[in-house]
Amino acid sequence: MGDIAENEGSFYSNAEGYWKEVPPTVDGMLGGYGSISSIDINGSKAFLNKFLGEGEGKTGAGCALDCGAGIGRITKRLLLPLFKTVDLVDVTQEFLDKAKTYLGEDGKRVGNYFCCGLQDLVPESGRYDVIWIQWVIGHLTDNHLVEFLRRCQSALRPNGLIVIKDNISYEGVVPDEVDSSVCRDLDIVHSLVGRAGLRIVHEEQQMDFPKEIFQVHTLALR
Ligand SMILES: C[S@@+](CC[C@H](N)C(=O)[O-])C[C@H]1O[C@@H](n2cnc3c(N)ncnc32)[C@H](O)[C@@H]1O
Repeated sequence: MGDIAENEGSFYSNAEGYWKEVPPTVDGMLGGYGSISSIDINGSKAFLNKFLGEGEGKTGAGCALDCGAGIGRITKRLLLPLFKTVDLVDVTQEFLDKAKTYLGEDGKRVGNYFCCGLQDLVPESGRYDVIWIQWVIGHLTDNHLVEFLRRCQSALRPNGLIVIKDNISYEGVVPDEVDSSVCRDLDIVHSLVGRAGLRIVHEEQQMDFPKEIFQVHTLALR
């Protein structure tokens, strides 16, 4: 990420410019792969359900934060059905505006819509049972990702969980000049998570995605 660190300003402003032009639809959120949304959500549900429930050490169902939420695709089908309250954060105001209608009646249980880059977000201390970060870490520089994850840890309730679900490259850092992001390999992601002082409590690869896209891994951290 050496080059990007030197051009950090344009790395972020180019991404903002890219997302402003994307239609506020499920297809827009998934770069044309709207058809995989159900497989994605079902995989996430099975993953998260390993941690939720009653009893010692279980993660609570009070409040979740959807990071890089877009129009709220994940909030609508994964988080609002499982948590009492959900907060959304995204850098694109148009997506959050769309979320207000897209989420429908259950959208009344959204606590906050934060229009903010994750690199600038300071989530409220001790507020969240789950912080869900999907398909957005590639928009943060290494240092910003590490610092953001540290702030997320402070924002967890007891037995809370941070989940990263994202594209993973086979080797090294693969830049995407179109949306101004990077895709990192698993070793790099592991090392950034470690730098943030977080422990990986569970990890899975999402199955049944199209062969031509990056592999997607889900990591539970605390
Ligand atoms: C690929 S979409 C994924 C949306 C959502 N997570 C999903 O899976 O449906 C990436 C989202 O990240 C947002 N985004 C890009 N850079 C960001 C940043 N630095 N901070 C917060 N959100 C960002 C975009 O506006 C867009 O909504």
